[in-house]
Amino acid sequence: MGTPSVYIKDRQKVEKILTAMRQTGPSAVQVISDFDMTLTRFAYNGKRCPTCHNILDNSKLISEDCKAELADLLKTYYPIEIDSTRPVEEKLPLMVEWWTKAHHILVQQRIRKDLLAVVVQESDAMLRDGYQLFFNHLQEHDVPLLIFSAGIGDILEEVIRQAGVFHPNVKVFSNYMEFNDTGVLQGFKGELIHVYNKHEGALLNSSHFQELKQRHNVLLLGDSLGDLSMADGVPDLENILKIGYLNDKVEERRESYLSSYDIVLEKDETMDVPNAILLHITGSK
Ligand SMILES: Nc1ccn([C@@H]2O[C@H](COP(=O)(O)O)[C@@H](O)[C@H]2O)c(=O)n1
Ligand SMILES: [Mg+2]
Repeated sequence: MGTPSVYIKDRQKVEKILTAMRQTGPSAVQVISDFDMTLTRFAYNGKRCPTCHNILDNSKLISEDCKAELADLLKTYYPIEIDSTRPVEEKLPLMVEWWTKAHHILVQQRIRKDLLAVVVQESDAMLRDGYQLFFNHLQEHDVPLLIFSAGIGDILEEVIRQAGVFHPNVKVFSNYMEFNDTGVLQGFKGELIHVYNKHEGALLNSSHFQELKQRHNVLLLGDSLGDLSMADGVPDLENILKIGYLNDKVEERRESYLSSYDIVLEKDETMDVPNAILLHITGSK
């Protein structure tokens, strides 16, 4: 891994947003974040960390044949997901195809709900360094944290529960598993969420944003260009600061990230920058 870098295209704009957010304070803020590779680490000791899907894919609950099939899917579709030269419209059907095929394989494996906690415990999943301060500070200041994830909600919740940070101010929107009466996976609930349709999820859940309608300031955290639409349903948005983790293929994607995110964190495995911003907004430093 290279040295972590912080890029800001328009420093004045960032300073203006931060000043406004500090003036109104924590009661006017909500944090909207992606999960995989944003709140979790991309790599540790040079080895890729798993996404929610990968936690299951690599687990003892999946047969060797299916593991190979899931790995093939990842090899085919992940490069498409992160290819910044391909238009999103072209990627949409392919993302639906990836998620649908992967979920179909997972359902075939008759995964038991009661084994999910063990699988997470045995995985290499890691939240980013500084996650305790991030989650605990938001909870202490009653700032809602909305997590929009195209991962698997049941796994995501287990990761943050086991890390001791699934506080009451955290609300998760994700793909949740549907189990039958005997606790065996039989499908996924609701509309499929993939990386490029999070705005649909955001709008479908606009009733939730309504509950937060006095919170006009948003701190958005993501690692994909698809994450930029997560705040689309927020009513009367006044200030939004978008922080993007650029983890992979950094040279090719730097320019597109700099044009869309206010702050770009390149090869940074920590929550240091979001934490510093939170402390600033809450007047804690
Ligand atoms: N079968 C799949 C499908 C997707 N992924 C990865 O999951 C991530 C999505 O979750 P977010 O919390 O980031 O929305 C995304 O990075 C995909 O590459 C996967 O690993 N397996
Ligand atoms: Mg992500």
